[in-house]
Formats: sequence, structure tokens, C-alpha cells
Amino acid sequence: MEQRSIAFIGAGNMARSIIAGLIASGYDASKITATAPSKTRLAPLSADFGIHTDNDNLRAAQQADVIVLAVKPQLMAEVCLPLQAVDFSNKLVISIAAGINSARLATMLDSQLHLVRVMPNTPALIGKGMSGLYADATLAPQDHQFASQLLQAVGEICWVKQEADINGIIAAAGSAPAYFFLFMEAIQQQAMAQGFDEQTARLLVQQTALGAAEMVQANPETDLATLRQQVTSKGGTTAEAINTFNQHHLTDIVAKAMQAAVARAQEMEQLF
Ligand SMILES: NC(=O)C1=CN([C@@H]2O[C@H](COP(=O)(O)OP(=O)(O)OC[C@H]3O[C@@H](n4cnc5c(N)ncnc54)[C@H](O)[C@@H]3O)[C@@H](O)[C@H]2O)C=CC1
Ligand SMILES: O=C(O)[C@@H]1CCC=N1
Repeated sequence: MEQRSIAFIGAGNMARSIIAGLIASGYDASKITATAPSKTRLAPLSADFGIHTDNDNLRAAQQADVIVLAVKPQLMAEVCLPLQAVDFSNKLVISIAAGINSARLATMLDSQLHLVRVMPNTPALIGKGMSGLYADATLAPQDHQFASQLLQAVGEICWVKQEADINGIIAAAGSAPAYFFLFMEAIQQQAMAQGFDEQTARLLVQQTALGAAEMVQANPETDLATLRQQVTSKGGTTAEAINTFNQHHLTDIVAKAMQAAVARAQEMEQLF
């Protein structure tokens, strides 16, 4: 892919995940800079990936072709204020922040921006990320392509047509690894309660989750309900477990959780 210079403003969990994925996919480490106020955050990034690090956001942003805004939403306004000195006319800005829309980012940076909003997730770290992207119609085709390639380097992508749909991506993908981890934690805990040691319980759940996900991927023509039914023998054990989930309204719980994620993103749009 095109090797533009990229400055990650904010070098936390998500920036690290994308950087790791990019380096693994062959992106030139010398073209990547990450910034954070503390050396403790930056040192492992330069040690692990050979990228540049800087504690000066303005310098890093001025020197980059692409600026990835990767700080917490509540810090975004404070971090953007000094960046108003940057000439954004030839730069692509990519924001991965939840709950901060394009209009707000333009105000925070006091500029007209070539902007892509991206909602990635942490499996980008191992090249298995899922990212939703949004840009308005003014984005140049080469910037559209660069953003696509950048996120494709760390997983799958989908573009959404309306900015509001980014909040749906948050609910279904950005936040969703945590739902699966929670479910796996619950299975591991119960497996331990039923007598397995921690390591064995983890192996049971991780291999089963991996196998289930890979079966979904390997059978694109088979819907998820059919895959579930193939495990569920009539009058058998799985049927009892699934009935128990249904009696406790698992589908409703998931719906409520995803709606709560969207509602929080909308609330953050007003707060920050
Ligand atoms: N963690 C996740 O799974 C996902 C996070 N996001 C978004 O990514 C953004 C970052 O989230 P995380 O990486 O989880 O947070 P984090 O807290 O791990 O990382 C934020 C980083 O910003 C740095 N920082 C703080 N003040 C700064 C400043 N003044 N200048 C430069 N850097 C500064 C901190 O050192 C920290 O390393 C958020 O806006 C979040 O909404 C989006 C999708 C998924
Ligand atoms: O929890 C959050 O707000 C961020 C956005 C999606 C995943 N983590």
C-alpha cells in the first residue's frame, strides 16, 4: 500500500493494536510516529515496532501526511486545541474516537478537514480487526483508498453511508470483542466451578470460541441459526442449555446492551 507518513496522536490500546497490525502487514516503521505525554507508554512502542515516538503532538502532526486521532473522547478537545496551528489542507485526518462527530472535530481543530471517521476494534492487533469507516462526499478518492488500505492492513472493513451509522458499528464491532470476552469469562468460570483447573477451562473456552468463529467464516452460505441447530440434538444437552438462555431472554439482553452502547455514543456527542 501507499506509504504515507502517519502520526498517531495518543498511543494507547487501540493505537497500539493498529500499529502492530500495520507493522505485521509490512508497513514501513520509519513512516509511523506515535505520541503520548508519558515515556512509559511510548518506550514499548519504539522497542516492539521500531516506530518513532514523540511527546510533542504538534510537531508530530505537522510532519505527518496522515494524522490519526486516538486519544480518549473526553481529552479530544484539549488535545486538538494546540493542533489548530497545523495546516490541514494537504493532510488526511482519521479519528478513531467514539462519540465525536465530524462537525465537532472540525470545530475542535478549527479547520476544514479531509476527514475519515473510523471505528476499529482491538483484534486489529492480530490482523483480525473489524472497522467501520465514514467520510462525506468531499473526501478525495485517493484518501478514501488510503483509509481503506490502512484498515484492511489490520482486518476487514465496511464503509457506512451515514455518519450516525458509526454508532451502530461501535455497538456491533468496536465494543463487541468485550461482549465475547465476557461470555468466555462466564464459560471459563462455570467450567472451573464444575471442576476444571483454570488453564484447562481457558483452553476449553478459547478453542471452542475459535472453532465456532472459524466455522461461521468457513460457511458463508449457512446462516448462524443453522450452525446452532447442527449442534442442538433433539432432546439433548445443548437444547437444555439453549432453552435456559431463551428463558432468560439472552436475545433481549444483547439488544439492550447494544442499544445502551449506541445511546452512550450519542450522549458523548453532546458531552464532548
Ligand atoms: N479500546 C478500544 O477497543 C477502542 C477504542 N476506540 C477509541 O480509541 C480512542 C483511544 O482509546 P484507547 O486506546 O482504548 O484509550 P487509551 O487510554 O488506551 O489510550 C489513549 C492514549 O492517549 C494518550 N494521551 C493522553 N493524553 C494525551 C495527550 N495530551 N496527547 C497525546 N496522547 C495523549 C495516553 O497516554 C493513552 O496512551 C478512544 O477515543 C476510543 O473511543 C475505538 C474503537 C475501539
Ligand atoms: O468503550 C469505548 O468507548 C471504546 C469505543 C469502542 C470500544 N472501546
